[in-house]
Amino acid sequence: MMKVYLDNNATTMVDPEVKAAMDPYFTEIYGNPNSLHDFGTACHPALRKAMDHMYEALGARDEDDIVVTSCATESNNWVLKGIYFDLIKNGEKDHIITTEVEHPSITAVCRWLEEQGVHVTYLPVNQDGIVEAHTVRDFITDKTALVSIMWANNETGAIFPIEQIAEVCKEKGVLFHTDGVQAVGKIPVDVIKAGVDFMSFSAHKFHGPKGVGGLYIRNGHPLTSLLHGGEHMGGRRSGTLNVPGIVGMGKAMELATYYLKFEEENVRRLRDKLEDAILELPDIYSVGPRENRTPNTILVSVRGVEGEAMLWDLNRAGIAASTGSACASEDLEANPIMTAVGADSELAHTAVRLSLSRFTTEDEVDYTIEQFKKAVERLRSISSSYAYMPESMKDKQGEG
Ligand SMILES: Cc1ncc(COP(=O)(O)O)c(CNc2co[nH]c2=O)c1O
Repeated sequence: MMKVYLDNNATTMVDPEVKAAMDPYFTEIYGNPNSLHDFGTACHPALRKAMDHMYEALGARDEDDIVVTSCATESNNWVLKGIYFDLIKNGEKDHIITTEVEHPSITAVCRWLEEQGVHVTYLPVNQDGIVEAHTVRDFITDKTALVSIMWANNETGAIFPIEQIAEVCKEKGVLFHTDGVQAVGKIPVDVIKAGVDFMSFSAHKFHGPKGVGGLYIRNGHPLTSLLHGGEHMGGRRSGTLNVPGIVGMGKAMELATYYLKFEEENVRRLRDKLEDAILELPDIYSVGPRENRTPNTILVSVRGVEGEAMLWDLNRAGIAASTGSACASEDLEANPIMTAVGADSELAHTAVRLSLSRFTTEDEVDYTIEQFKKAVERLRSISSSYAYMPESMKDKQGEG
């Protein structure tokens, strides 16, 4: 049995080159970077090199800030709560715009902000899973403090029109944050060309280590800190620096830029091969047009088969996939993304996400195709809600 990892949107393997870059900073160069002695200052060149890689990879300028955080969840919390403190609690604004399909580290914070009295607009997505810029424009008011819309969706891979949304926000004088977690390392990300004011990212999504991420801040825009208690990161984010993590994230960013063409061509080719084969089966639907999707992501619905059931059958075959359907007690919840793109209730329970990486091989895709088809056939044969009727029989049924 092969072991095939196809849940790269959840987390990725650390690239061996990244691990090699990190290794010295655990047992050889391990001083506290804030210490004045040689043990502390020995890591400074590596930290500077890592930050240079991040600035270069994201297209950031010297006047911009890139602040290292523990993860994108922290970065997302920081932007939303910082804007709340600066522009709403202590300012004249009272409104935030986001979408219905953001990661919980956006939507849960927005729900908390609503408890503090903030008005939050959750924009619906169209059937392709994105929000269009003109829709954003329609909901901006003179009380809007921030627009926060993801660059690419973690379930569907759908890519949002970030440049156009940024133009609308600039025209209206509203700050714009994008959760770039599923974009960095998969598609070209240039924060200046995009026009964003803030962007969150996370190393473990592009073959870096878990537990380290960052927030890009245009022109070093003031933002009340989430963590106080030290002059780290220019006083913007306190806490002893995660030296191996930062070195790893910098190396991962460097490699992500190097492999972007590989992602666009090789990973996309394998993804399309897998998706084409799966779509040969009857009553299976993929979400979102491929040309506007990250090159590694497939979200398919298998009519008549619970997403969780597919997950476990694939897992037994050694294949790691994912589904957005959260288990709630004994009931499976529908995948909110499927509901958001208009899937009916039955179909919304059947989503399976497959997300490849630059380490996915042709043999792994061929094996997955074989096992996916077996799983669908087996599960449909015992499904109480699915009765496949070949086209020929449908015609006969019509004859009464
Ligand atoms: C769009 C997006 N934003 C934020 C996060 C949180 O990042 P972290 O705090 O650095 O882990 C994730 C993680 N997404 C997923 C985690 O598991 N399955 C996923 O799709 C994400 O996909």
